[in-house]
Amino acid sequence: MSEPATDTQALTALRQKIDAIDDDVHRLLIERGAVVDSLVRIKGTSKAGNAFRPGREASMMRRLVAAHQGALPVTTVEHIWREIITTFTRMQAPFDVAVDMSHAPERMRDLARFYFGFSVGLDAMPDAAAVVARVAGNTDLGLVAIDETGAGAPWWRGLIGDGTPRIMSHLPFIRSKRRPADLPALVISPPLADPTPPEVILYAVTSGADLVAGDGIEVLARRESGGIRDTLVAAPADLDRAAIEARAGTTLDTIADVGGIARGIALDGAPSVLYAPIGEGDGA
Ligand SMILES: O=C(O)C(=O)C[C@]1(C(=O)O)C=C[C@@H](O)C=C1
Repeated sequence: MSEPATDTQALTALRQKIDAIDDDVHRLLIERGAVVDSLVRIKGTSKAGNAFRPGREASMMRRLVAAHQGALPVTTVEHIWREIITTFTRMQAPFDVAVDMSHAPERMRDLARFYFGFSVGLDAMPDAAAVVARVAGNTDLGLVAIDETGAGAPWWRGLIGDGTPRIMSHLPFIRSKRRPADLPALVISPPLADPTPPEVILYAVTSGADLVAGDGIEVLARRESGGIRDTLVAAPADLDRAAIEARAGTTLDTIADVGGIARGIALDGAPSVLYAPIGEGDGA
């Protein structure tokens, strides 16, 4: 059906505005690429996989969410921005993502594409332990679902020790009731060249009794075998072992630092160890 002449004129004018905006977005992306080129020279990024700066990414995302307004869903901005960031990170040092497909594989694939976009290669792995082994012998990233009481061995034991892979971030980064790609997961990376001091530390602990979650520490996963309880715990970076034991309600037999993350953004629900409201948390 043809439009009245005045509507046609108005439509043409609006489409010209949209074209001008798209031209600006495209030009700015090209400009961003040139800036990242100069940054590579200063950072001296040479080894594959070592271009990530998760603390920097977290504070950039916080700034974007704080400034966001209007009808466009903030998770759309997050997704577009993730595609941009991953592309520019891979231009500095190429990597693929090894994905644990043992738990909710379709949701894992969605999550991987939401956060790492379509320029990255995804490698399906049979379980979390295979992801850790892959990241250990390579410079790729890994994505592991958080399956709190799942079957199998405590895969996070593979992160204990010097030079082993580490947990670098926690997904989804923005917690909101209405969002795509909401499966809780952890990103595993080779040790980073200059990691930002994290807000939250992840610990692999063993204990004779169950750890109590809450009271400022979070239990992400637990397994039990032969009376030994293996637990993956998240705690604020300023808590020492005694404080963690007091909050966990039991003594710990062993405790090892297996990663550090920035707190995500809580748009819905109460603040937690892993999520701070917008305006709090510095991403570092
Ligand atoms: O700031 C950096 O160090 C960059 O490498 C740039 C950049 C970006 O594209 O903005 C890319 C990857 C990092 O994880 C963080 C930010």
